[in-house]
Amino acid sequence: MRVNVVNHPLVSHKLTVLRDEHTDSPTFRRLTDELVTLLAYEATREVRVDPKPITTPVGPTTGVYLAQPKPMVVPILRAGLGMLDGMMRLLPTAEVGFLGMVRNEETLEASTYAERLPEDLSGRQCYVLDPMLATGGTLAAAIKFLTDRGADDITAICLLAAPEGVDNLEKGLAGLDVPVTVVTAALDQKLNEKGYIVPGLGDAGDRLYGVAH
Ligand SMILES: O=P(O)(O)OC[C@H]1O[C@H](OP(=O)(O)OP(=O)(O)O)[C@H](O)[C@@H]1O
Ligand SMILES: O=c1cc[nH]c(=O)[nH]1
Ligand SMILES: [Mg+2]
Repeated sequence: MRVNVVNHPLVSHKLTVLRDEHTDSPTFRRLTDELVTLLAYEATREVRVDPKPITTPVGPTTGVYLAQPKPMVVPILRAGLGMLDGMMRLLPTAEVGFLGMVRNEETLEASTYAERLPEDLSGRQCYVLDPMLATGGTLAAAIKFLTDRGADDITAICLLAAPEGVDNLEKGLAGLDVPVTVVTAALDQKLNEKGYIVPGLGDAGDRLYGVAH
């Protein structure tokens, strides 16, 4: 598994405003959107392309088009939905599949409550969107779901990751014969006793959409 912490002053600036407890929901949603587009630029460095002969007004040349099958973008509901528009701005011809997952706040176990994805993902590059990689349980389950259906290349885009979650994910994926890359805006200090990322940004879903319960 590769972890790419995107080091860019604009990313750091936007992330600082995002983390601030005084940032309201409309601003939080806008910054999430802007950050994802910046992270997506890094995350799609190895998106598959095929050669494409074209003719410009001046003459023929060969460029590239995105390869078939199209990449699959998979936001993890609820919080990952806040990352979808920013991703699709960069990859407008991708397809989108949805996974609804929630972490039990007592046990920190992730469970899946909804899915809308093709049965067969053979040969597909998948881009998983989830702002928080905390214990790593949610992302590990999402990756397993996608690779069980045949996805052969996974990139997860997260706003924040905890070192414990990265370690757990690496252990959880041991033996998986599919390349996995995590692209994140920051690798934070640790998890607290409630499984929240420190310093983090709090509950990403609640900050995007309001308190869920
Ligand atoms: O790495 P983990 O320890 O599994 O935690 C991370 C998950 O927790 C949050 O979702 P949450 O369960 O709060 O659902 P929500 O998006 O509906 O708020 C977050 O968006 C991740 O999906
Ligand atoms: O810090 C955290 C951990 C899990 N989920 C969140 O939304 N925030
Ligand atoms: Mg939440």
